[in-house]
Amino acid sequence: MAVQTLEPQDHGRDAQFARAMHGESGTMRGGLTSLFRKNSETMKSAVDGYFRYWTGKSIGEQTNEYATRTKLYYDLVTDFYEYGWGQSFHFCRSSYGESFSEAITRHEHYLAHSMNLKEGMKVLDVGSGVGGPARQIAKFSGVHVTGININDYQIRRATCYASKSGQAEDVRFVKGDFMQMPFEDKSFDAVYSIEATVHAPDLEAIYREIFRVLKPGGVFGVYEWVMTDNYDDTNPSHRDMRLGLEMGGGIVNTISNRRDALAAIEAAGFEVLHQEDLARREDAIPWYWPFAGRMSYAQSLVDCFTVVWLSSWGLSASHKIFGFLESIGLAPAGTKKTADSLALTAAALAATGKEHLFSPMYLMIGRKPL
Ligand SMILES: CC(C)=CCC[C@@H](C)[C@H]1CC[C@H]2C3=C(CC[C@]12C)[C@@]1(C)CC[C@H](O)C[C@@H]1CC3
Repeated sequence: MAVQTLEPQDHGRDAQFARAMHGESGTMRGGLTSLFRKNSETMKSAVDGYFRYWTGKSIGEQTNEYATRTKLYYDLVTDFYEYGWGQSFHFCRSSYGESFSEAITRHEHYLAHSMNLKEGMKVLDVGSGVGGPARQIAKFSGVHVTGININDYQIRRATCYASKSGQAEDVRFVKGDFMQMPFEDKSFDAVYSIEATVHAPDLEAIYREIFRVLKPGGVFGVYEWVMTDNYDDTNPSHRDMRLGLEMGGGIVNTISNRRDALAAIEAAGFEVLHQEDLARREDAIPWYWPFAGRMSYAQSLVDCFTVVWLSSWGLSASHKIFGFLESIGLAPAGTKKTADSLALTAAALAATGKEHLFSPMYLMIGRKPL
């Protein structure tokens, strides 16, 4: 295993930066309402700081500042994610007759079910976003969920949502780098992670850290971002598509292929109970449908808007709209650049999804031996 250098932490500095950039927007309605309340100058420094990583370096050679980069990425995209996607930052399987939010919830329940979570368990959510999955899983399984997150703004939003939904006793959110978690060995009965460990600089190292905090006999469940067996690293167009995912997704390392992800979880010490790429199930509606540009996948008027707005036409219109809002000072500096970067990911998701080169839902369930 390659030895990964851990990034030194400075929580005081992070908190100060978050206060300066986000002000009180962490407790407001999410999405554009919060986006328009940023401090423009600090947001600009976040944009410059984040995008500087993409100049003159190749992916996989720039993993040292993994925590800073992930933090900055989520400082920039969280409001976009909430406005365009909701409070659960992940993909899901979909079926006809099921709304987008039902499908998202089903994906979360499916993980909890596959892990056999039971009432009263102490569960860790690694990379907990604004807490959509944690609140849902705590409710579904009757467990207590601790979320660990590197981004102060997301922690604030997650904590706020939990108290609004009356779940302040059932979920809590802790600031920290998931590569060096502030928990004792063997602290949790179960650990899950939904499309978050792809932000790690080294997959085996994050799985080892999860192994450490899990009790013997405890289960780890993950939806991992992977390149599938169809992906050919020697094919320049495949590589470009993968790079698009990495750049727009704030990913510091190259996205692992499925076999390497499986090898990493095994090397970390887990006994693999189940592994399956859920994107390969014969679903009538593919996981990447919002980006596929096909009206036949839309099931409601809102879905129709989603299809238009996430089409190349819609994304170039939003480029112009955000540019205009930025120029009149309504949107903070860097809004257009962030939206453009997400548009790149949207295109890469559609392309890699259609060609089955990538999956955001490679499910692995591992057990820490007794
Ligand atoms: C980045 C990782 C590891 C996980 C997040 C997965 C998804 C929730 C996001 C990946 C690409 C994102 C985009 C949006 C929402 C969240 C994602 C689907 C937007 C729809 C948000 C609104 C913007 O105008 C367009 C974005 C396209 C990409």
